[in-house]
Amino acid sequence: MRIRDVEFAYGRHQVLRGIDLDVAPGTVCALLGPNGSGKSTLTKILAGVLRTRHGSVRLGHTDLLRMRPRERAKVVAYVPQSSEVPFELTVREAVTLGRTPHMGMRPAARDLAVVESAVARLGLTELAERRLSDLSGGQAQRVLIARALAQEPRVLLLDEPTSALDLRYQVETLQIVRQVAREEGVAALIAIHDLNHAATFCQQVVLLSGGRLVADGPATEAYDAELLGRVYGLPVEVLHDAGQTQVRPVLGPLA
Ligand SMILES: Nc1ncnc2c1ncn2[C@@H]1O[C@H](COP(=O)(O)OP(=O)(O)OP(=O)(O)O)[C@@H](O)[C@H]1O
Repeated sequence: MRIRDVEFAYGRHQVLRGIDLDVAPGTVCALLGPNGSGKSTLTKILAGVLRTRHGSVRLGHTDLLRMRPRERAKVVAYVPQSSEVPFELTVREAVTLGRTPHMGMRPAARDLAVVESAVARLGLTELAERRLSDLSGGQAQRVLIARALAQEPRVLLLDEPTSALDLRYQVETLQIVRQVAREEGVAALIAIHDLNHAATFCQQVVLLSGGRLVADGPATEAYDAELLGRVYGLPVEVLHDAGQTQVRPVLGPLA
């Protein structure tokens, strides 16, 4: 996915300026930045939820920004920060909705197999007949991710996919995204707040600040204590240990 010179404003409030970003197939890219820095806005533009006339987003020869919604849905899956799914659906039915862009009137055998595989991958087999209204917030979040995988996209956009998940499922979900990206050649972009999870699970990290991309690369290179401190307004140190990069706030004595 090749993003060039994307700009966006809500009315007169300019939120994104001159965004250039490449995410290669097989790569998981973390989209980082403080609250209000434009992460959700960028993912919504890529998902076709928001429209901009400024810039291009190419996938091979096609411009995602100018694709028809049904065609885009065959190649781009998007899990928003919060989503309204019909609550009377069961887990399996909700995941099956992800197949809609590929399906005829009824699911074919392959559609059913893809759905079962996505349900199993997200650890939802036992819950498959439960109604969404009966799930916890984290279980519902996993259903939305399973629905996105059932779409078999080439681009996977996840807006804070781990925010409602406990530690085990945070780790498992990010591992699944890595595996899907690698095995199926998907370009994945994840808006995420946890800098350490991003460093651990994402081969590429990009940092938004004031509507611009101010860092882009592997965390080992892109994490700079001075830059992160300035962007987040908090002194941090960046630690490199046994191939792992971690960020820690520098705190004075606690009250
Ligand atoms: N529908 C809207 N109308 C007007 N302004 C908006 C709208 N949605 C977002 N904004 C503004 O655009 C800016 C970027 O918001 P966005 O939600 O993209 O940030 P974010 O980086 O995803 O934030 P967070 O980490 O809090 O989710 C913020 O200043 C926000 O107030």
